[in-house]
Amino acid sequence: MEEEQLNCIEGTVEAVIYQNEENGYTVLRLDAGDQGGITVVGCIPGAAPGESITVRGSWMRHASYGEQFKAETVDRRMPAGERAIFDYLASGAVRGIGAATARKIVEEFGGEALTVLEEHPEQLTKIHGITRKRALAMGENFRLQLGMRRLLEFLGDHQLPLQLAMPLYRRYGDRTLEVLRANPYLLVDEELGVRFDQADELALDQGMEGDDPQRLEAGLLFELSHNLNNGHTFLPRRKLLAATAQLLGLEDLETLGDGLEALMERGEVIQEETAGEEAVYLFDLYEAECFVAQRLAEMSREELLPPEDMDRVIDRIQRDQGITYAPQQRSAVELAARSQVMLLTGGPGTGKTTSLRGVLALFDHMGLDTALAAPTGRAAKRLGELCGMEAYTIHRLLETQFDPGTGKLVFAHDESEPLKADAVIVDETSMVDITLMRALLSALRGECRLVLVGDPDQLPSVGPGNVLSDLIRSGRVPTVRLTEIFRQAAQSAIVMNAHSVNRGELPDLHNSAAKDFFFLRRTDPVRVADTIVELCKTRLPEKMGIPADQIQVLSPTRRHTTGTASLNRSIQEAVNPAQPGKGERRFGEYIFREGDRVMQVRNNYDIMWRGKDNTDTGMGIFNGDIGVIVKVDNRDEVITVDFEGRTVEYTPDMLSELEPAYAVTVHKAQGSEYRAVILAALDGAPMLLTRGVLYTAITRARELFIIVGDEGKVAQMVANNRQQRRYSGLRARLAAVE
Ligand SMILES: Nc1ncnc2c1ncn2[C@@H]1O[C@H](COP(=O)(O)OP(=O)(O)OP(=O)(O)O)[C@@H](O)[C@H]1O
Repeated sequence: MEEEQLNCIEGTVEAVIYQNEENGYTVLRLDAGDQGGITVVGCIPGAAPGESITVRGSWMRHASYGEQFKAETVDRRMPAGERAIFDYLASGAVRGIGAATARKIVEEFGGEALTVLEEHPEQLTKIHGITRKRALAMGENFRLQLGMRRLLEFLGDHQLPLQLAMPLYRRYGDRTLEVLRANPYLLVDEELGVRFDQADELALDQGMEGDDPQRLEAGLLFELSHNLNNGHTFLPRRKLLAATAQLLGLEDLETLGDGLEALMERGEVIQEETAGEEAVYLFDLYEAECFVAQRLAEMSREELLPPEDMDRVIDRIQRDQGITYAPQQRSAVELAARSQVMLLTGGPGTGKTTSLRGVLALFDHMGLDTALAAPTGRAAKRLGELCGMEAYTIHRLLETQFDPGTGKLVFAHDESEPLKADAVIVDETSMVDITLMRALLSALRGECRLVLVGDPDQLPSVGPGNVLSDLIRSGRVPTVRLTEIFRQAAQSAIVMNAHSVNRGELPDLHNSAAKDFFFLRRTDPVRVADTIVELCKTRLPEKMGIPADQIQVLSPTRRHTTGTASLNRSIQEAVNPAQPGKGERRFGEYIFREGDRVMQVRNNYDIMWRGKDNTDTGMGIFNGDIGVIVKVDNRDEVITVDFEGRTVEYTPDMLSELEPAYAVTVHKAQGSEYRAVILAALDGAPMLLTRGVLYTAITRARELFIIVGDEGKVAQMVANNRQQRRYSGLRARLAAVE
């Protein structure tokens, strides 16, 4: 029906009036023969003068531009005939060819000009003044333009985002279309951001059978890698098969089992009896888990000779630091002298950092060159400040880079180029996932020592594995667990309430003597949000002298009235409203404005940053890094963000990696500390309202912690100790190493 109502017009593109590079929206002038010149609008990416096109669509009237033809579908043919070919080449569609060169090419080769460019560019040297090098470059540029155009058409035909064209072209070059036709599932990856169901639809569109082995294998691999996001390092075979069958809409588990066999034969996945399960791993994770277990078991066996005068040395360190270690702390320092690897664990205020500084001083005395590291930028910064020397993120220590060719991380330091350090101390180890632990361990020289410090009750790593917890529970790695809360820390209601919550007891919400822990009862979501805004805007800055930029609002959830998305809008409005002269830019649902606090939400290893004086530069801004927008330049389309001294320029294509950060989820705040923290405790799905989330939120606050919400919700969080089960074989593997 609709098809019949559409008009069909044929013509040659005269001029391209407007073209949006991101979505392909184009306005062009078409020479439609008898019908004369008409204006066509629609998605016609890469259109260039001289092309012949057939458009189907309907007429409409634009308020300011008048009569226009809106194209629903477009058939495109390369220009034919000397005139059209000249127009096309002279339009600048092919880099390196302008009007003068276009004229010479058409004079020499006539209607064959485009075939020559595509297939025999060396023949262009017949034209006076064109060198072989230039001829080949023109041929190359023409093929690029041709390839890009075909690719854009292919994406448009299958309702896929046109922005994929450039990254795909970078990855697969001339072969992109061929590669995609052969395996549409290659589109599903984090960088490209295509969903599995979109790629699957493309595959089925192209005639792939529902039970095609390629489809089954793609489904299985997707389920396995998707589950890394849930923290699993493997999936039990029966769960994997059931989940994949559902994903692909299949009933026949046996055929799916054949797909799994094929992946195993090729070594892409490994199946092994682990921790009482038929565990199926992606190869890299299997390898990482085995490596970590083997290496840590070996390191744990090493008994090293402590310095002869250890007692005297520790006494001297105590004098230097002006304290006397508690027995548990002293044994931690002694253990570090004797073991190649050790774990130092404990809750807030139990003296982990103080002991860590003791270990560092002892290593110094022993002449060991020690590197300090933590999983996030903020945690590294704090560690460095507390220890009085530079601390690195683990990624930076290993000099991590992203290889776009393989889509994997590469570490400059590994087995072949180990770190020079004699010892590495890692803080906030609960955030280290299995892959990062593998990378770290493989960069340690054979005799390098390792001290892992952390609190296993914090939320586990975002990435796969349950590393710190598994190591502790395996009992294989020498461990000191600090349990005593120091007097100074015991005066803090933040510390005491954190411990209560961890034991499953309600925090004391109504202690009028508490100076750093408050509860504001609000049961209506709008009132919760209003109270939080008021605290940020006036009460804390004016009454407690805490400036807005040192307050962090947390919520268990992104959604709902008290979720981070909505809170960010209200807080931005209150503390950084629009003003004449203050630059801002809308991006999707966000407005980015000069002065806003923002967070980088993906690891990006290719972003270049500059230091304060512009002399220092480096690569990489990571998931969870927080910065402030210092400039929004709408003319050059650049937003400049200062990440605590490292300045980065974001172009529009990078903005999806940035989010407002007045309010962030508790998960995103892991590993960071703030002077004041406000927690919204009202909305959230049960799986988000957990004891771990509440405990982690409380322990993010240094001076002041305020809960705004409902006591019932707080009680619900304390009672909900449902630790989401993570499938991980590390503990079992450690136990099994001979
Ligand atoms: N042996 C000690 N004698 C007296 N005070 C101590 C001792 N050890 C630690 N403290 C004090 O106890 C408090 C907590 O110590 P520390 O910061 O080392 O703990 P932590 O476990 O790292 O805490 P958090 O995880 O909250 O940072 C600090 O004020 C510290 O000065």
